Amino acid sequence: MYEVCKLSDETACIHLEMVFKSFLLVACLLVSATKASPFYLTQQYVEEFEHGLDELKQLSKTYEYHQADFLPENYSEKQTETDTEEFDFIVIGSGDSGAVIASRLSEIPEWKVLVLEAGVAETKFTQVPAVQTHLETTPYDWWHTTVSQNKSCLGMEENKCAIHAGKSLGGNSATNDMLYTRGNHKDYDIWADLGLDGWCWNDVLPYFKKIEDAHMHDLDRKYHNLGGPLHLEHFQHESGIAQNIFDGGHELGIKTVDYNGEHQLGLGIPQAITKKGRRNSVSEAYLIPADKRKNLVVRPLSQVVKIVISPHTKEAYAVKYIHDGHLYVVKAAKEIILAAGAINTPQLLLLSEVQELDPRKTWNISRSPPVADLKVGHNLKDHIAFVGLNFVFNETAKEVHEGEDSVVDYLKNAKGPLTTAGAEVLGFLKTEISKDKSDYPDVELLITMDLYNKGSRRRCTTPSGPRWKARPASPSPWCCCTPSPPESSPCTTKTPSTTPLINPNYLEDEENHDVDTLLAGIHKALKLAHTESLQKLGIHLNHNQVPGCEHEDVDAYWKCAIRHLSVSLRGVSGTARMGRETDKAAVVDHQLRVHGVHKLRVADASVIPVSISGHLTAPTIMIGEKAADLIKEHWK
Ligand SMILES: Cc1cc2nc3c(=O)[nH]c(=O)nc-3n(C[C@H](O)[C@H](O)[C@H](O)COP(=O)(O)OP(=O)(O)OC[C@H]3O[C@@H](n4cnc5c(N)ncnc54)[C@H](O)[C@@H]3O)c2cc1C
Repeated sequence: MYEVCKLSDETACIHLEMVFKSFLLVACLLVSATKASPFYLTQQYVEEFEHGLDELKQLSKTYEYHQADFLPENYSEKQTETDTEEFDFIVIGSGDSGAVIASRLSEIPEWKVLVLEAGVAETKFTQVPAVQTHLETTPYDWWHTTVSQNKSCLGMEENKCAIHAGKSLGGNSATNDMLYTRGNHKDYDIWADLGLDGWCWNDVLPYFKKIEDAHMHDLDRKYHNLGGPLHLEHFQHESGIAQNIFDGGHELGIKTVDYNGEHQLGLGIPQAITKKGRRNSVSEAYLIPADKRKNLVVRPLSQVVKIVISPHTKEAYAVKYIHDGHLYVVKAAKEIILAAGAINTPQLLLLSEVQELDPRKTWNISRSPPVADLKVGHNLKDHIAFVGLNFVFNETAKEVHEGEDSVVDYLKNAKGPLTTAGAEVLGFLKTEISKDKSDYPDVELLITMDLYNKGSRRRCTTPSGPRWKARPASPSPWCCCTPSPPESSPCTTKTPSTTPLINPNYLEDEENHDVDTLLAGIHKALKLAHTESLQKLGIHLNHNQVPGCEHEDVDAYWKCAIRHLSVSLRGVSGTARMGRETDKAAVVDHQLRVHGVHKLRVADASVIPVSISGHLTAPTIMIGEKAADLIKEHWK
């Protein structure tokens, strides 16, 4: 599958799916010669493992999400069990940023650190990279959707797109596609241009390097590092078409690059956040190594419902959370760090509009005046992807692992199709319509083989079926980014047990620049497919048309298809954006402190002020690392 992603404020994303027959065999090869193989894995273990994977896949097909299962409506009536517990720091959320901050702060033995996480721990099955899309319809996801969109998501039920968000120790890093991308140098220089000291490329590069334990050949060590917590490698399985794609790129003058190095523009082999073929979430990389520290307490299945802020001193001093149906209150002596992700963080800020610590009032927020008047939830940015472009190619492509059992290969050799979520090549490209004079991409092309992505395959190859549901039969939202009008807002309802209302207004810019950029990306992908190097594989467009878009004019067809089949690429950011105090849209300052509130920081994808030209895990981990240093510096 190719994915052309719209990047930054004027970019888009496209998926081109490539199906070839040999891949269809793989599913049938899962169990085979374990008896014959001369290694110590017992056949029983292999069978159990395979069974576990099947159960997870089954769960993803049958699971129905009910808010009430997690938060009984009347929990506010329950007695507060404790208000005496106190930590120095309370970190809300254990995702890409929260886990990093908690781990780093707990390096100071005198500081007591508590992490409250609504989700559960990973398992050896969820850590199998190939099950990634299955996780999106299990309890490992928050099951957010947009409200009905006017000009996008038209192929989805009720015109709603799914907005996936991981709910687990490790947050999204426990459920995401494991792609490691930093974005463009210029992205961060734009942040600095907004007056955000300490966030230009030269400031953040050391943090990106600090994160990395990069085990890939030929990397320029000026940009990469060995020995950091996060293990990076290439996916341990590829179909054999990457070289054809690079050769095709060369025919078009597109370079092969390390897109996390000096030059981002070009095509490159995906850098993956995996370790020996297994997902390497921030829980694995940061929390588990810190597990033995007595000063670090991690509480899964603990959903925060409110940050308590004194209306008099404007100081955040406690957190209310639900665990096992009971309401708890815990105090923070030094700071509370909110890292619940770009949807849940603004929701919690809105729910915390602040009153005295009084369990009887809980979250009846409408009674008290807000502690600060901030634009929480505004400025939502996302990456939006077109997923309706797929290619078929013929049997000349390399056969994959015939005669090998994938489970055995995974367990014994850390290789094989289970070690990848499917991405073969990533490209950051500049289309003909870009007005930027620098080497700044406006689309991303993500080329994936749709081995295990059944949902996506269904979506892309049989568009004549019924409308796709945003959930649970979700067309899994791979993809990209679009600017949202400033009014767009993930407004939240006033109880934590109801899902936030998310209105990203995808593809609603007046000049249709987003649609045009996606279209330009489609043309780039089509050109690549027509190169000699790819034609050798017999690649041709799958001509299934999106119903309702049939049109003689080719571009008119694509534009209609874009509005039907563009989905969130899970790149939500900006909902509690960083900015100076004079910046009316800003929620936090350059040190991530909430404007007008003391002892409360936000440190996650919400603070990203201007969209990044890439996926957001690495930038968010960087934010976590930097936040930890800022906090340490403040309290040293
Ligand atoms: C399906 C998917 C695939 C993606 N693929 C990629 C990829 O391949 N590469 C990439 O770079 N980016 C990818 N992204 C984006 C990237 O993972 C996120 O942007 C990034 O993880 C955001 O980090 P965060 O710290 O802001 O939030 P998260 O990592 O989402 O962490 C927030 C945590 O807070 C917890 N939480 C939320 N509310 C509460 C509450 N009230 N109480 C307690 N805990 C709470 C959540 O359960 C979660 O664990 C993907 C995203 C998704 C959803």
